[in-house]
Amino acid sequence: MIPTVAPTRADQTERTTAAAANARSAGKAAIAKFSRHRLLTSPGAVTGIVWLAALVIASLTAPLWLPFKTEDQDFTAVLSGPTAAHWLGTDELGRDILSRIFAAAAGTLGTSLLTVIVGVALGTVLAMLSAGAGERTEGAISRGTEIMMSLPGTVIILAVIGAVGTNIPVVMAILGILMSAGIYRVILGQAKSLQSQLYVDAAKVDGSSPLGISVRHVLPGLANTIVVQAALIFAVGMLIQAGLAFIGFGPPIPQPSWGGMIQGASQHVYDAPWMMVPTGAVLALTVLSANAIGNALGKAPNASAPHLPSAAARRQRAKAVAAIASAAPSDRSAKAHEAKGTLSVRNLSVGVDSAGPGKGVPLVTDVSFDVQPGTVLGLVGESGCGKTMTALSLLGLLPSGVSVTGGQILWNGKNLAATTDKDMEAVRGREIALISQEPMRALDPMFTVGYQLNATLRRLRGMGRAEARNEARNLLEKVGIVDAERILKTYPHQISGGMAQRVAIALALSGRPRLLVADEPTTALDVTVQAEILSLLRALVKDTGMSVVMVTHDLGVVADICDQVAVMYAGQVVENGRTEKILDNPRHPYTLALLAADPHANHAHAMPERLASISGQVPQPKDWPSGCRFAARCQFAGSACTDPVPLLPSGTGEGLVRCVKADQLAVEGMDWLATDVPASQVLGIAPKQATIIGKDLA
Ligand SMILES: Nc1ncnc2c1ncn2[C@@H]1O[C@H](COP(=O)(O)OP(=O)(O)OP(=O)(O)O)[C@@H](O)[C@H]1O
Repeated sequence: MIPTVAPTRADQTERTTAAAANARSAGKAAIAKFSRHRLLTSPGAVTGIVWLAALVIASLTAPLWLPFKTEDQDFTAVLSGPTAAHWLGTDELGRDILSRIFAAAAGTLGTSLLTVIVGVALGTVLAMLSAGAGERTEGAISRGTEIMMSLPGTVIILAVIGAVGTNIPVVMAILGILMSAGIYRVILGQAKSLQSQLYVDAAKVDGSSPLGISVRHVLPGLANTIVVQAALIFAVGMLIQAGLAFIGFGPPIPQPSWGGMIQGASQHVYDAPWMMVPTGAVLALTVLSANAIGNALGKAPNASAPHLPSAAARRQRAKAVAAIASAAPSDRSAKAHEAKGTLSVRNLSVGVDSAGPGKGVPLVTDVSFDVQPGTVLGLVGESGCGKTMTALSLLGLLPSGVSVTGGQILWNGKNLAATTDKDMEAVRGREIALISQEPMRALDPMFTVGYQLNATLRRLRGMGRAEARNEARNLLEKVGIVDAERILKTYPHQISGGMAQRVAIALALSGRPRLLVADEPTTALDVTVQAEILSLLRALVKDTGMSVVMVTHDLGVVADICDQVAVMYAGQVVENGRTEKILDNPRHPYTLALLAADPHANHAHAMPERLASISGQVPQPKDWPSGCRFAARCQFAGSACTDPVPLLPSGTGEGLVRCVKADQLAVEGMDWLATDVPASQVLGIAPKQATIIGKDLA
């Protein structure tokens, strides 16, 4: 039995103090996070919030501060403009317009909110029911909402008014019910697309109930849409309410309403035109405020289009580009790389812009490599080593909030790292193209393959319709599609993954690029299709003379297709050189370990009895040590590895290696151990123990 020890008073005090400190720091973090919320960073939304809040407060406290009651009449100042006594003038009965506007505000806003609550709640619940239930329930609900949408809303509202009188809350609630049909359709579309996400399938496999899935996985994804719909309905509700009051179906007289006041003003448009201004302006400002808030809330950065940078990100990138351009060395090194189709990356660094360009966490540091025309360079390493960031920086497509913080990307002598977004548009597609891991993402599900190819060819090569159609067919044939004519007419979802990757390659070739950046183009494909795509890329390089930067974590792919390889670890190149040299004679322990862990990488060597593993994982950028970044996982690390390590000649051709022990390891001919469990256990003769270890590793 484990003995229990009663906590002492000192322990308890310490824990209470720690808990209070945690709560304080969590509170501060929450306040800091909220202050960065898009609602508070959009000037329009902030103005809208201030206006609505002021209106509500002023309206609710109106009896305390307004100089006149709503029904007070001043016959000495009928239809007057602004005066010291009546700041916004008076109406035809000498009633103070300012007092009436504020007295009517709370009612107008409150009943519009009622429309929002009823409409959005009903629309959302119906949409969630439809999305989660079977086809029959969805069919029944959808038919019901279609009927609602086909009914003449105005007539129904007038009929309701005929039945219950001008009871504005009831009328606005009915309006909410009528509007819920439209909201249902918008939300259902999005809910169904969320239902088809992989994480929803995973939740189903985990045994979550349909209700649990809807609430936990689907509803949060709908938040943006719901908020935008709510703001829209709020604004529409206010306008409809004003419209009803305008035609005489507002709150009973003498209760003021904005619509009623506008109607009164419309009768004096010639003799007292000012009368229309205050109420009209307040109504317009309130509607605009609701829309501005909805806009800001709905504009979740990266939510709908993570690849499109926000305005702030664009400004940030422009600043980073300017900084890089001013820090770039003279054009002399650029001139040396002017040959057509030559890429030369020099000391490239990429980082997060959290504290301004160049001041955030670095993600890639000091990366250099060259790619000659007609050759393939492999960027290889585990997940999180910075391969994708390096590759995307070549196209100026780094995600929002990440930018190049130093170094040069020399393409035909031009430094792309210091090029504006606008200039990059002329390079992307035409000179450098991209194919990605998921071909389906490159293809728009809404359009046929033919349409997408034609549109790209017309845009990039300025072709006419007929010429583009012919070229699209040629391109598909070039990437090995035999029935090109049929594929041109199909939609992306009608073709297989391998076929989609061929189409994506054809799209990438549309602009006749000289460099293709291929970000793990075969990872999502099965092995036979992988081989086909690799041999297609090889053939394209040979036929067209274009070069390829191939991002991969698979040394087998490197062995198959790459002329040069740059092994990346924790944001750095740790070894580079000619592929066969590196595969036959790796100098960095990380390369050694990757090779020992990959049975297909080196065809020359016999399949080992057991595969190696690399203990631990790639450190997060914020945890990179100042010395060798691989030291913590390295079987050969020693005290010399705590100092920063430069890239040094590896002694194999023109290769470079970032390891202080590279020469010693080469001389001693050391191998990466097959496992990180002590060698005595791995090689242990005792059959029982060996079986257990074998099982564990499996
Ligand atoms: N948008 C981002 N903002 C901040 N950090 C990021 C962003 N995207 C990636 N990172 C970080 O940058 C580092 C490098 O990521 P990168 O995607 O380049 O790695 P990778 O080697 O290509 O991995 P994978 O093979 O999984 O794509 C990782 O630590 C990752 O967490």
